[in-house]
Amino acid sequence: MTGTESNDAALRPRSLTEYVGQAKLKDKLGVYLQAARGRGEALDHTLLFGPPGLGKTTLAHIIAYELGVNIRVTSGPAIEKPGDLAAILTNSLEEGDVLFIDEIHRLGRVAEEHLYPAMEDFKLDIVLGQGPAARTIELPLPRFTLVGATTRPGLITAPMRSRFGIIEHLEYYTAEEIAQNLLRDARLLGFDLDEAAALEIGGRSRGTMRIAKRLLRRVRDFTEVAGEPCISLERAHDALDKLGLDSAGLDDRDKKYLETLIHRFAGGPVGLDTLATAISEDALTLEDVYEPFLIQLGFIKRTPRGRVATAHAYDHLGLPPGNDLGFYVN
Ligand SMILES: Nc1ncnc2c1ncn2[C@@H]1O[C@H](COP(=O)(O)OP(=O)(O)OP(=O)(O)O)[C@@H](O)[C@H]1O
Ligand SMILES: [Mg+2]
Repeated sequence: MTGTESNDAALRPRSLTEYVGQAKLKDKLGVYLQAARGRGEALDHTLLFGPPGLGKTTLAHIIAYELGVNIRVTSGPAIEKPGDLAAILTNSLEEGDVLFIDEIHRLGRVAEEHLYPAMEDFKLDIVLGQGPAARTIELPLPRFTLVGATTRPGLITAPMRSRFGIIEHLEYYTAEEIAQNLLRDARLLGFDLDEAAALEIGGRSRGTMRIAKRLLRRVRDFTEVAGEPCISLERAHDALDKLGLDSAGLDDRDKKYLETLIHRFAGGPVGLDTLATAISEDALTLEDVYEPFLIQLGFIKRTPRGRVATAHAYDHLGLPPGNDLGFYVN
């Protein structure tokens, strides 16, 4: 384990109270957890979705911690065959435990179908032998809680989705929420972080905890190398500029996205694939990583005819409003 990883593990919130932000989600989840504990039952299967780095994995661990049960961690791509699923479900999973399946949208089709009765009736159908002699035996399972996480809720099949009793969406964090968490990290790691500096980093982190934590580490590097005892607003400013992040937290790749959309395609509408090719990225990355935040900022819109840049985007880039620039329009 590297230093960064061990630091990260130490900083990861363990309980719901330590988990910053996501107020609505926390309120509801707090009730469901309390009710499940009160009844001495497993929590209903829970699906968490939202962009990368917002805290889905962290929340899955918190759920297990709050329930006082063990968590088994696996991921969609790791479960290809029904046998993989059987191995996980029948080994070491105890009554009430949490089974966390990350990237659950990447579960193999056959494995997924075997998961249905496991989720619903807590049993697993296992086929023994082959051909006409094959027979199915039913294996009872402990009542467990499946927690699934995905960045791509649209790829979860309807039958899968319908088997989750709790479906929750994680939101981007405000600069204040991020700052609160960064100040806590700084306190735990024993270095000085100015409140204004924490807010500055929070405002440029795309609303994403993981990015904020990474930026804090970089800003800390700049501060220490400059021989300063405290991370000041000025130093944070300076370091973030050096990292190529603008006032809204857009990095070079976001800016390339917007500039291509505006200059090359006259602000759209343009199809996702065309845009992806123009900026040499794959369409999935655009859709999952870049666009949610640009949409959140109100810089782009997804329309049936394609992506469109909004007046806010022109404004942010210091361009006159409108769709009529068309520098490179063919
Ligand atoms: N609400 C929160 N409060 C405090 N720390 C958080 C919160 N959410 C996330 N973090 C921290 O941010 C980092 C990223 O969180 P996590 O790995 O849970 O994100 P994720 O949603 O699972 O991302 P991915 O989709 O990439 O798997 C972790 O270091 C985690 O401890
Ligand atoms: Mg995760």
